[in-house]
Amino acid sequence: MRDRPLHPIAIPHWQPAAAFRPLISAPWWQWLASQDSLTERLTAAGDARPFRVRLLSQRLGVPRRDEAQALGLAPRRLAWLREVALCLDERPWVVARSVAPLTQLRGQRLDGLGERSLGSWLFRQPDLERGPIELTRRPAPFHPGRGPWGRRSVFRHGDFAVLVQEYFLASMAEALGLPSR
Ligand SMILES: C=C(O[C@@H]1C=C(C(=O)O)C=C[C@H]1O)C(=O)O
Repeated sequence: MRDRPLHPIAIPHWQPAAAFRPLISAPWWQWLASQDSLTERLTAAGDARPFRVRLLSQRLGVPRRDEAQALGLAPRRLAWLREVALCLDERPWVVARSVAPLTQLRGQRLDGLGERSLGSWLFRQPDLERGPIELTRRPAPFHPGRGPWGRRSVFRHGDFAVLVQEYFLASMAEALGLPSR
């Protein structure tokens, strides 16, 4: 038997969304492929449930290797790291980790976001561009919640770039009656 390369389980394995398409049910595809604000979609889907961003962590740190690669950042460079749970009725439906290179952070007051949604700020930027969406079946490496899919894409506005990684949890599928994948 040939040796297979070893992938530590905690490192997400990202693929272009199209590569996973045959495995994705139509309702999940709507969630994964959408280009607009997830904050707004969740708020709408949650119906009367109150939406809240729960801040898990916000700090300077070294991005993971796959994150640095996605941003075209040299290894071991410090970046702004933010981890949140997007909650409906205090239950996490999505957990997200965002990574922004420091060199492009000048002038951006992201530290002040607190429990306001990053999306509510991002989608107000008129020149916002979103890179291709990639997917993983691996769970969030920073949170115990489990779910069917994770997705990521890079947002750019002027010199500012941020990699947003969003992991959809089983609790969301359950609450909305979505299929398992
Ligand atoms: C990028 C968006 O913002 C959401 C809010 C986040 C935050 O506040 O840290 C992180 C990821 C997103 O799911 C969005 O609404 O699409």
